[in-house]
Amino acid sequence: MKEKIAVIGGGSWGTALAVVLNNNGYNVYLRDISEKRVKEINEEHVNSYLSGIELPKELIATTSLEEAVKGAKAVVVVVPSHIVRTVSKELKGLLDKDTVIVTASKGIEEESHLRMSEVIKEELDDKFSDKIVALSGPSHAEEVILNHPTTVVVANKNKELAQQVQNMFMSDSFRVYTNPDIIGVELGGAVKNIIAIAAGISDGLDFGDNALAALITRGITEIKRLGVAMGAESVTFSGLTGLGDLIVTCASEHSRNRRLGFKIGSGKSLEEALSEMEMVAEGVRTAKAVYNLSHKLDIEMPIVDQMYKILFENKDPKLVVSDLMLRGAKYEIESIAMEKEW
Ligand SMILES: NC(=O)c1ccc[n+]([C@@H]2O[C@H](COP(=O)([O-])OP(=O)(O)OC[C@H]3O[C@@H](n4cnc5c(N)ncnc54)[C@H](O)[C@@H]3O)[C@@H](O)[C@H]2O)c1
Ligand SMILES: O=P(O)(O)OC[C@H](O)CO
Repeated sequence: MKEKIAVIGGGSWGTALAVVLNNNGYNVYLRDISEKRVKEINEEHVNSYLSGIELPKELIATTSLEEAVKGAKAVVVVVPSHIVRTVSKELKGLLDKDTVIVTASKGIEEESHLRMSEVIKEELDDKFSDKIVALSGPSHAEEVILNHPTTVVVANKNKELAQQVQNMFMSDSFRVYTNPDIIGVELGGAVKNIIAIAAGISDGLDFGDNALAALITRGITEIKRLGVAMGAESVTFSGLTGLGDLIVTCASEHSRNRRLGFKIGSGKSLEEALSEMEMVAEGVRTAKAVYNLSHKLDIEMPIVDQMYKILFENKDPKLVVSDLMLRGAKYEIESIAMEKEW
């Protein structure tokens, strides 16, 4: 008999992950709060967020959380990050004691500044504390659903647990690595969304490729600085969930965060840009969380600072450029200068 897995959140990413799991031989239940989405998946076998691509007929969508998770060997949480706490509260008491929880949402909670695995851990019973695995990496749903080659990472300090989740998702088009550094994996996937909005703004202003490369390389420097201060391994940010995810989100036509930035760079206000977005652009809320967190920890994040000002203080994106370019002169890589007493 097929083992059951529940995916919570039937948006573009939840649906793509559900299809990966279905193709790997699991009995997949996809829970979404939207009756319209559940109906189109069950009756038309499509998700309108994914350009009408045909979904496997075996995929079962439901609005009932209880029906989705009952008896499931694993529960994959893929709702927008600001909804993860609500879903986790609802999951409490519904899970079998051996259930593994996978978080595939990318964000930092606005008020608490917690990562998604920490939010889930706070809400579930203690017996699940060590059973939460993060899945992240450069992976647009629009390409995963077409079986285009994709690589991701699953992270938990328990190697066997990470490998269990690796085996669950691994396929010939979806390659899964493991990493014990869950802090780095989650932070890389969340903070890159802010830089992707900046990349979209830059493209909206028609600044070209030099500016994009600058945002990617200086962006990863900022992400790493914050990550290391929060206990992550520096080298994780050179991997799939750091540089890899930053590149894809800053450059891809599929990126929701880049798309939102492009609208703002083309002269729209945040409200106008958001009203034109169907799917979630996580970088907006994450910008607020990371701006406050970096100031609390005294971590220098100039791109994040300027993004906060554009998004929440109505600063003109054109004025941001000179403020970034004319900051005090710096070393490129401070650790080299220090090491060489330069
Ligand atoms: N889209 C991608 O390619 C992609 C890739 C990797 C990671 N992610 C991350 O995955 C998360 C989800 O993104 P998405 O693009 O799928 O979002 P989306 O906007 O496409 O869909 C979100 C879905 O969540 C549903 N939802 C809302 N509240 C719910 C609840 N309480 N229970 C169940 N479902 C609920 C909505 O009805 C909607 O269908 C985000 O954190 C995003 O950063 C997305
Ligand atoms: O489309 P975005 O900008 O939400 O990014 C989606 C994924 O995080 C890409 O890996």
